[in-house]
Amino acid sequence: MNELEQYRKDIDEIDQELTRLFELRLNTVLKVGRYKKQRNLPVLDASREQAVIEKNISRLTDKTFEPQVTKLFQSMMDITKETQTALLKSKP
Ligand SMILES: O=C(O)C(=O)C[C@]1(C(=O)O)C=C[C@@H](O)C=C1
Repeated sequence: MNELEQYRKDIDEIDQELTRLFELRLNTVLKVGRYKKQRNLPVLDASREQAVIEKNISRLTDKTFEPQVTKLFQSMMDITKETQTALLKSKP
């Protein structure tokens, strides 16, 4: 196996784990969505989103990745808001 193939194998393994965790996160977000639906709460919680981003930036070993982590979490939360909005619009 050459260097490129080895790197791609590593990426495939990391992606497998990311997908597993993202599915877990989405299922938990759906639970939050059901909680919000029952109580007529809004999908967006901007202060919580800011806190999530800051907490995860603080967990970085290499702080130069701050812009990438900010973008990743903002993208993930945009997806989860879409998922929650679809749930809130669905019949009970
Ligand atoms: O914590 C919430 O209230 C959620 O709905 C979860 C979540 C997230 O994906 O982390 C999604 C939307 C909100 O704007 C904030 C955070």
